[in-house]
Amino acid sequence: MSDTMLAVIGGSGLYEIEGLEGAVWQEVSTPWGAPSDAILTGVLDGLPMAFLPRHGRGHVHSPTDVPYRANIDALKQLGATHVLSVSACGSFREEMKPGDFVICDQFIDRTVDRKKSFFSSGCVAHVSMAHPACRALGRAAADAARTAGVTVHDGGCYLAMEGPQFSSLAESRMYREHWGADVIGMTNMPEAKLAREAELHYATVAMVTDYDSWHPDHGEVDVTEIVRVLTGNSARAREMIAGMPSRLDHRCDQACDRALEYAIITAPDRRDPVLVAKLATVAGRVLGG
Ligand SMILES: CSC[C@H]1O[C@H](OP(=O)(O)O)[C@H](O)[C@@H]1O
Ligand SMILES: Nc1ncnc2[nH]cnc12
Repeated sequence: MSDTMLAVIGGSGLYEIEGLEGAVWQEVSTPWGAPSDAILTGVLDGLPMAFLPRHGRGHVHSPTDVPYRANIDALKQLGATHVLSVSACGSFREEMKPGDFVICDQFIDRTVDRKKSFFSSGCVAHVSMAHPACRALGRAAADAARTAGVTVHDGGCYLAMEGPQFSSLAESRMYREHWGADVIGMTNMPEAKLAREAELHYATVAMVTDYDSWHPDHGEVDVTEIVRVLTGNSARAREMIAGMPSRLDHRCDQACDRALEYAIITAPDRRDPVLVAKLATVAGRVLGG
């Protein structure tokens, strides 16, 4: 796959990766503002790679304020075709234990204070989010993580909450018992929606750090404990990433890279040229230019 570039968005506890040949931190500007940080680019086992720390090095951006649109635009500008999100999460399932990885295939978006689309009045688009994650990319990550010695759960529903506070006991029980969510975090929405609009293959590796607030045998969520689990996991997360280049030749059968094919509904002669210009990177394939 000669035109493949894998971008990794590193979440809490994963602010850089090692081992890229020709590694360089690149500043990228976008029509949506600045991304979370400079982006590390280089080559790993022959595969062009990009790495972006979602919260910035030093964890400066709160989940609400992460510049999600700029991040996705910047990664696509650099040539990314695939985006692997590596994220900390709480677990709603006894068997999804701290230290385990969950390859999420569904999302529930409970966020309320974020820009969720590149499109708006002047160029309206509606993409499908029925199957929000790229199965082929998820399978590759699952295989790489298992080889790194991680217990991996194939499939799971990620509930994205606004935060930054953790959930109340009542919310935690509702998500777990009535909504069917398996894990909870604060960042993968609207990231997955924006990756879909930008026609990128997107998959989430959710690293379980805690049992949120529902579990009778575990205390409240505690950032110190989350960081302790993440620190214990970071070598295996890095090993999983190192195992991705040899596994990325799985063919996607979901047409993630053609998500906009029939999505734009605004008539060509009614489109706002200013917005169309801003969309050049994410939607240039269908908008022209
Ligand atoms: C440090 S605990 C809460 C924080 O961690 C997760 O971030 P990410 O998804 O970027 O790993 C969670 O969503 C919260 O933002
Ligand atoms: N329990 C939790 N809720 C939301 N985000 C999290 N990130 C890690 N653990 C979390």
